[in-house]
Amino acid sequence: MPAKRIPVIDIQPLGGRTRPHDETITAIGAACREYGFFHIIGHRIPADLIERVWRETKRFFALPLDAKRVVSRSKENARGWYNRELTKNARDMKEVFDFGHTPRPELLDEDPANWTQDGFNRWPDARLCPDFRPTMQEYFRACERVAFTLLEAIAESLGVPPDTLTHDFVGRHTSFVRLNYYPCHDPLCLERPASATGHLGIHPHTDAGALTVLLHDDVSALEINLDGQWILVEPVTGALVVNIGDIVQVWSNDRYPAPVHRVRASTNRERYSLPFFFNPVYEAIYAPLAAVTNEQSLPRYRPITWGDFRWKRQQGDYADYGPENQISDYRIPGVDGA
Ligand SMILES: O=C(O)CCC(=O)C(=O)O
Ligand SMILES: [Fe+2]
Repeated sequence: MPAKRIPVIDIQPLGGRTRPHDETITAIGAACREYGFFHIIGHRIPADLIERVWRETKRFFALPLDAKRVVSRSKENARGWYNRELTKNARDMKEVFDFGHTPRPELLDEDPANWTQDGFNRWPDARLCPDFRPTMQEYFRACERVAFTLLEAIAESLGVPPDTLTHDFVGRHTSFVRLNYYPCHDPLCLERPASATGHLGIHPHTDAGALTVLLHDDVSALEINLDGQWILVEPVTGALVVNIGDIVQVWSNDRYPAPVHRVRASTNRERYSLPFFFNPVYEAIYAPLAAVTNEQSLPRYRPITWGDFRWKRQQGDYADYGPENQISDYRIPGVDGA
């Protein structure tokens, strides 16, 4: 049997109101139901911007350790550089750098108006990498545009008006971009014993937010779990990878399950990837949409406040404080799927 491949969807027709638009929505709905993952082409992010993003990403991780350490993430500030990330309490073999939405870009990053529950952005010394910050901010805005378009399409595929879901993202959304660097030789790997699954770039997980727009290089390492089998996501030139997260699973009342995925550790080539996590405002409360529930399909989740969920998850990613909180903790007992 040939290996399953996730679909490639051209999203260029989105935004128009013609038939190809409807076909694109149908294709996105089917991909969310069957895989939770799809490649997108026609995303309109210029190839030149993507090239600059790669250049700056590699330049950043190649900086001396001390230059990265000054922008280290802390318990209070989740933004910045980190090399001890935990997924399900197991240390992932990678380095990361996170930066997020800035509510007031005209003010300083550390201005109280830009201080969020996750912290505030911190950037490496501009003398060492002058183009890093402007390039990353430009890329953030490009991903934001794609993510809004996709979420509108997902809403339509669920039979609700396009702005039903994006409503909680306008203004102070809490999305962030993560730069992932998976080295081949991890100097810390002897510090902690391998978990039961062995060393991995990222341990199996679902993404907590609404959806993720992922730029990855040509090293195949991302795997998704489909019906108990790990399927490798083969990179498609010029495409971005999209996956839905826990919030879409809840809105859709399990019609679109958030896919479990993991990243294999790099063995002979280092790997880089940049997920953009599209997350709502902290105050957003999400629950199964009325349009997808009825007497035969009762809501399977109680309402969840994004800020609470994110806070608990972020603490668990930073250090091992016991079992990580999961979307399944919010299932209503006794309703199908619980
Ligand atoms: O590196 C990748 O391909 C995926 C990264 C990922 O799943 C994550 O950061 O949540
Ligand atoms: Fe992920």
